Amino acid sequence: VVGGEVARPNSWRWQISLQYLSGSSYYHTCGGTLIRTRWVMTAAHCVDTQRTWRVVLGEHDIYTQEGTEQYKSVSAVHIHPQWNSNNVAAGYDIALLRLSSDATLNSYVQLAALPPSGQILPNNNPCYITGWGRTQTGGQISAKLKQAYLPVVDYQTCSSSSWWGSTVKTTMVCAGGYNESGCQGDSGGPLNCQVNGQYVVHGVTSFVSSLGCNTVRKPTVFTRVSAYISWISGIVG
Ligand SMILES: CC(C)c1ccc(NC(=O)[C@H](Cc2ccccc2)NC(=O)[C@H](CCCC[NH3+])NC(=O)C(F)(F)F)cc1
Repeated sequence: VVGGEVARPNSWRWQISLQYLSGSSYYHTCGGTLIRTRWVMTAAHCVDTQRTWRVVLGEHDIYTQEGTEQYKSVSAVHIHPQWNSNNVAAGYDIALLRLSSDATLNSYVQLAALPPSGQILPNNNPCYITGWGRTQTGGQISAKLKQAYLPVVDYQTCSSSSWWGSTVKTTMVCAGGYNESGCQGDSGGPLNCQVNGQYVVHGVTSFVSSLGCNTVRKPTVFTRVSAYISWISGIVG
């Protein structure tokens, strides 16, 4: 996350850290969202390589043991059947991870609320991106979970020629501030939007401009969760 601030610990209780095994250590690679006690939603581009994954729940500082963490291995990876790793602009950047055992819900770990199928948020709807991704283009990932205020940029604006143009599809959500954005390592994490006073996860962090994370008129692009509710329900029940 470029800009924004360190989140109050465990204030985004459905946020997870997706980590992969390399040698004898696990490394943060993406974010994700706990949607059922046994299921995590993330981006397809995070899991389209064969690796040994683990999901960390109740995480704040990825480099220290704070006693609130739950570590889960992944027993199945369901990538959207129409995902094409050579074409992030086509969309379908969404995947579901089945955990090897149920998460324990408590004051550090909770389920996210998902939107109704088809719901489109208005321009400037308040949202926050959260993640441990790079804090500047080409910079380091963040030790502590960060948040940044990213209001919705509606499709009409986001798909206009000086913005993302035809790269952005109606199955995506754009959200951006002026100096705030997602960045590498935030992929797969939630876009947390306020709807009727409640936070609802409306996006899965998908891509930013290859010119740099917080490039002007290239807001962060998210998979629109409300476009995939029937696919999600078909898998998680
Ligand atoms: C034109 C369209 C097909 C398109 C293709 C690629 C991108 N972006 C990118 O590829 C930039 C590259 C980058 C490098 C360095 C600094 C900033 C950005 N990376 C990204 O946007 C990566 C994942 C891309 C998935 C495809 N492999 N996503 C993210 O960084 C995140 F966290 F914002 F979600 C954006 C659009």
